Amino acid sequence: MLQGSLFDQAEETALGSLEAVRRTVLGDGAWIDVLPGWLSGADELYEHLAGGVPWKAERRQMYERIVDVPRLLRFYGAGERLPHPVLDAARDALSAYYARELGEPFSTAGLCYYRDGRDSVAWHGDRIGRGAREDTMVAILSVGTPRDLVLRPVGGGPVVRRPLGHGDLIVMGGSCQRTWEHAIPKSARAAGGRISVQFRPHGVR
Ligand SMILES: O=C(O)CCC(=O)C(=O)O
Ligand SMILES: [Fe+2]
Repeated sequence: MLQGSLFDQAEETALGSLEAVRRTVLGDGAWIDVLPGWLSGADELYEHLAGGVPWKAERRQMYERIVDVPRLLRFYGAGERLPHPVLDAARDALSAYYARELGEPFSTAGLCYYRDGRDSVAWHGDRIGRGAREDTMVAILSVGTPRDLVLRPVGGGPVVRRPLGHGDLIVMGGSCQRTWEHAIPKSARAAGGRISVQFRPHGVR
């Protein structure tokens, strides 16, 4: 009974308007757009993804050793059904909002599951694909325990830090993937898990 009534009161999972995004120009042709609380009722999405996505643990060669990648992953290619309908809605809303500036839709979704503060992603740009040569955008919806996304210019410079909370959106745009690097540092404070959903255009990885 109690659980039922609590569940009935839970906020509906819904996206707000993208008109409220605020842009910060980083320099060297790179920028970030941030919209805290884009998704409301994010608990339901977090629980659904944490329990329902067939997460993969990967291992990578690091110099002479094979090490665990410190997060769980799942990639959804163009045309693949996303694991929650609100993610299709998010991708489509981003594609519509950025259509003129981006010139193509967001088509893939990469999901990362940071199980706790020990999980992380090291400094990198998303440069496996076209992001190495072309301006593009990577839009990230974050749910779960807040974690910082940090950015720094390639070759060094001041670090820009953006805390990403439950339901927050950040979009990295312009030359950000090739002239800047980003990371999710380990955190002694983060007790719970975080899931990020990265929307990218076709061919950007
Ligand atoms: O989890 C995030 O917000 C960032 C993940 C990321 O940078 C990546 O997968 O390329
Ligand atoms: Fe990245």
